[in-house]
Amino acid sequence: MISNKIQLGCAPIAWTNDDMPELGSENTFEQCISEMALAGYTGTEIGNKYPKNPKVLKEYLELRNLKVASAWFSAFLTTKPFEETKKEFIKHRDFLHAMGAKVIVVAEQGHSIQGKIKEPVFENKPYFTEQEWDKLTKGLESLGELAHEKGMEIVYHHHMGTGVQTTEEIDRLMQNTDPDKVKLLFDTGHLVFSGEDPMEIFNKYQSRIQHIHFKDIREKVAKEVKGKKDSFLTAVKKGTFTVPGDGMIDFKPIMEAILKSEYEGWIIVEAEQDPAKANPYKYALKARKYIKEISGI
Ligand SMILES: O=C1C[C@@H](O)[C@H](O)[C@@H](O)C1=O
Ligand SMILES: [Co+2]
Repeated sequence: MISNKIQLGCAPIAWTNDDMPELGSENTFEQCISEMALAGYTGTEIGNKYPKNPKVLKEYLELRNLKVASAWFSAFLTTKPFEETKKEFIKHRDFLHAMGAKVIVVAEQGHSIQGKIKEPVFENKPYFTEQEWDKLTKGLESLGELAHEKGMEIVYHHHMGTGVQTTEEIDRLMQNTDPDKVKLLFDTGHLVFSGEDPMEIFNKYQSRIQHIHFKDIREKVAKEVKGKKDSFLTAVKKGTFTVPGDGMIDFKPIMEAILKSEYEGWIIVEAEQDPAKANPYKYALKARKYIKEISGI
């Protein structure tokens, strides 16, 4: 444990991209987890090259003193029957439980354009209808209850190109779900890229935030992406996201607010960019040093 409340992890998406596996296809699973550990992290999320068998994965991770913090789950509560999401969720929950994780990252992918290379991310993001909001909030509460069966929590991931991206949408989700059943994931990169104020979201929802993703934004690239009406995937390829300390976000006040708050859990450095242009180990190390510099942890 890095502080007595906070643990620092790193996401494998900087080594091999989940949405575009051709980015970083040359990087191996063992290289990825070895470099994370070498850079000073104690946890990871799950990438597409990780072994699916919990026993096998545990052995690889324990050798490097790494734990599983969580892993992404795509829900389709607005567009598919609940039973379909439920079935997949239970498999995912049980895998994460076997790996010792306490939280499950959930993002609604109904109507999402995050994986569509030709859809302008700002212009074509979906907006849920009243009925879809109702399905989403009720469905998430049910997933929260299923997580509780294993002593776990769901943390909702607001995300560019989805129906829960803006402050208004995050507010609506938080106001219409039971705080005991639906918690929030705080992702600095998605908030700033979307034009939101991360401090406002952190201050408003600190009692519900139970998982954190730290990524930074290259301001010039983000402006270009917006101006050219690029897709989310093109934005990633162009290098909109980078690690904390390498972009426009001042993480010092954010870190201070986190440390002052009751937050207990993981901060995951999660900066998807092209590994051929941004060496993952070098950037993981850069983020680790920056976090130490601004917070002492
Ligand atoms: O948590 C995340 C998981 C990724 O697959 C996603 O596209 C990324 O932007 C993110 O924040
Ligand atoms: Co994230």
